[in-house]
Amino acid sequence: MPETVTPVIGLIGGSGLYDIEGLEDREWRRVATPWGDPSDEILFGRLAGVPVRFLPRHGRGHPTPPSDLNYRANIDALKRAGCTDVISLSAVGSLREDLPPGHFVIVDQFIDRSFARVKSFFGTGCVAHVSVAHPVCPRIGDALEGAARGLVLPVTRGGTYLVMEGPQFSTKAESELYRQWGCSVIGMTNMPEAKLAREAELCYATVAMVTDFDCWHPDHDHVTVDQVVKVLFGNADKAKALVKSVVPALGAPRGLCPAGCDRALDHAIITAPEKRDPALLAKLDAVAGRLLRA
Ligand SMILES: CSC[C@H]1O[C@H](OP(=O)(O)O)[C@H](O)[C@@H]1O
Ligand SMILES: Nc1ncnc2[nH]cnc12
Repeated sequence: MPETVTPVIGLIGGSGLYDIEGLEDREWRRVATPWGDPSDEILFGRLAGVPVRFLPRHGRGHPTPPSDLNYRANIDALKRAGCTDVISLSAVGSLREDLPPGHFVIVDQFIDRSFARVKSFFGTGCVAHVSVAHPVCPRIGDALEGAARGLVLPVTRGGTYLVMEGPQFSTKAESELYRQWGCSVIGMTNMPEAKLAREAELCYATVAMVTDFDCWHPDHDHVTVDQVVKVLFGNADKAKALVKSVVPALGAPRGLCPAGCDRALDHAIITAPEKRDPALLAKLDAVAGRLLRA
């Protein structure tokens, strides 16, 4: 019998997005994880009857910078909260003339230049190697594109998001290098988030909301936080309309993910059962319980 999935939609709100108004049965709840504390409580609720879980990535009031985020706790908490699908809503700088502030990019690739973050749930005592060749779930990408086009939002499907460590913005030489690499947008947070979502067998996609031209554009000022936040607050209505439209589109009961995101661990764990560390296996209960319990 084919498996039926009842979707629960996770939303990770980036800079400037610390709440989702209009949810039915709203309740902020603390979700404990074996990896430590997530950035904040998770807002549980429903949109058009579809269960939604919202996590402000940097916490309400933005106390936590990109390098100090507990990415493992955030993803584990969303998994524990029942999420099947996760949408990242992120502020980004543009590396292309045709992606001006206000534009939304449904990215399909990442270049991970972050270097000071824990990037895996696995490790000594349970080694796993998942594929992130295609790090974004195309099924969620399709739904996001359909919703954005239906709302006539300025949107581009596809593009590469360069993940820098930060917290400082890029030098001009770096910005120009990333442009030469063919990247579309730049931000500081979507890795290792996307890799961890894949390890946790969550379908994951990103809406990259352009707030600035970074520092390469001769006719635009270099990016500042004020500018990012100002543009993002201006974009917030678009982001909220997109969420209202995409959640019902993703919410209907469905089969397994055609791209296999929800079975990413099927051929990934290499450590022999007798060599596995029970303490690590216990921490992996939410992320990999599907396989480890079997
Ligand atoms: C406030 S500008 C820099 C900040 O904004 C982006 O965060 P997020 O992806 O959570 O929206 C960027 O990655 C930086 O963390
Ligand atoms: N130019 C930029 N660089 C890195 N992260 C960003 N977030 C928003 N704009 C950014």
